[in-house]
Amino acid sequence: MVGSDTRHHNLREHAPVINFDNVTKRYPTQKRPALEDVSIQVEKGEFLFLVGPSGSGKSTFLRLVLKEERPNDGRIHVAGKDLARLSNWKVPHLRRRIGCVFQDFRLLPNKDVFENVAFALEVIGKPRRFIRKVVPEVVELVGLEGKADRMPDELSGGEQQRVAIARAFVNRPMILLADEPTGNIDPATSIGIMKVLDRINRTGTTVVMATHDAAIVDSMRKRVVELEEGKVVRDQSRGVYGQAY
Ligand SMILES: Nc1ncnc2c1ncn2[C@@H]1O[C@H](COP(=O)(O)OP(=O)(O)OP(=O)(O)O)[C@@H](O)[C@H]1O
Repeated sequence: MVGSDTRHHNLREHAPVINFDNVTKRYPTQKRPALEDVSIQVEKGEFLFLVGPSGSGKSTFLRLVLKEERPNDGRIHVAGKDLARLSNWKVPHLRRRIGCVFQDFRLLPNKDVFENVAFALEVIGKPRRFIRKVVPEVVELVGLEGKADRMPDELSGGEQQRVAIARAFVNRPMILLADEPTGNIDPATSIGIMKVLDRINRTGTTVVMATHDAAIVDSMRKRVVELEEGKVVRDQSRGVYGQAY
């Protein structure tokens, strides 16, 4: 049945990469839910900023995408998979398709740039020949050509974050999650980091970035979802950090 196969294929093609359907998350010790009745669809190739005050639920959203937390209510689909029905042994496979970047870089201090990036491929069993080919390509993509043999403590904060981005991207994930990636970086250097994230987004990788950095959000003019006390209060394409009233 060629016809029905095609329809099925098209349905999958158009499914959002991340789909939160009326999601509520309560932590046992907290009175107020960290997320309440949140519905967000993120399409393949989108760049989305998650903004909102401290404690509004941004990191909780990212942890739910990774299945590090489970919702109390609602449904979450990531890469077409219903996370409630994804067995525990399949979770590592899901996480391989999602690169993560954090405020504090989290590099291995005793490995140089090449080794930090290569490590992400070694742990998933990629052959050495493949690693020797792709790591230099990604090191160049993030703008660190010529620095592959530097140790993390020989790099600036901005350069360390580039290494972390290279490591998150070297496996060509479908989604890149970034939690305050410019939080420890000065404004001028942050612009360079955003150019790298934009370059990665242009390869087709969906980027979701939680941030407090108003200048960055305002300069990029991407989709902005604002959370307040766990609720979506704004979802704006080509948005800015603060609502212009
Ligand atoms: N592991 C946890 N156990 C209990 N409560 C938690 C836990 N993690 C987060 N919370 C609470 O859930 C709410 C949302 O927190 P979350 O970290 O998602 O917010 P955020 O918007 O990422 O904040 P920030 O910008 O400070 O990182 C807060 O009230 C927080 O105290």
